[in-house]
Amino acid sequence: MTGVALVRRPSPRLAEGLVTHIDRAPVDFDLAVKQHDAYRATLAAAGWDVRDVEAAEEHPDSVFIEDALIVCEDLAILPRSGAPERRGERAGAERAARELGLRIASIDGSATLDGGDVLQVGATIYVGRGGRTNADAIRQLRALVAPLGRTVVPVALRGVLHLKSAVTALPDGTFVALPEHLEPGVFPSFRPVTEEGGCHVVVLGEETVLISASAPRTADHLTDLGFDVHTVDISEFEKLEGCVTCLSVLV
Ligand SMILES: NC(=O)NCCC[C@H](N)C(=O)O
Repeated sequence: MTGVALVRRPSPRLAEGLVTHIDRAPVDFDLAVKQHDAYRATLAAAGWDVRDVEAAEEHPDSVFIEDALIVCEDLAILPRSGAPERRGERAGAERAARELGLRIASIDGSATLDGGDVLQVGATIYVGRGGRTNADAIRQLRALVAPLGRTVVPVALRGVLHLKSAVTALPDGTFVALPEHLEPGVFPSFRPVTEEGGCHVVVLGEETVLISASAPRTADHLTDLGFDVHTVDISEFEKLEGCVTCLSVLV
């Protein structure tokens, strides 16, 4: 199930990245670069063809490439970020999508959407309705993916940046979540986790996941359930409300 993994090098202005729900903490840029290298290496070791989206040095949050590009089959959807400071990240993401030969669509007008609010599981696309994503964008997304046979399921969020800050799916299609941030009753069922970093997994293969080193109990639990679990330390990105999912787009 491997393919291309798009990543984007951290901007030297990384420490100026946005923080919304947590207090600002100093970011060690050199450590962030090393952590990003280790993250890339983990994707490559799992068989992914890691490719760089052109860097956007003037955009502190550009390393969080997931927010600037959504890929559904052969369709690339370019979101219009809910953070005006991040809208300039889209141009480079569009060029990367074109280089991959993807069809291009975009979220436009007054609609706002961050890729971190989009969780694709089989034929369902869950979309977080929170601070970054509005109803207009959910309508536009629904129209764009309907021809691909996808159903959009909106989820109201509470007290969290993005949908994928609170829930992601394991390779078996079950969910790991911090339920207190999610509208109740939307997900068919989920495995509640106690560590914040435990609800963010990147699915690297049919039984392989990548998870933050900040969630050791969840990593042990998933290993005990028979998953092949890789951990990476992304502490410098977590200080900016980033998580393992937002550092790549798996195509
Ligand atoms: N998908 C994600 O979880 N993205 C994290 C974005 C963090 C960035 N500091 C932001 O506030 O936009």
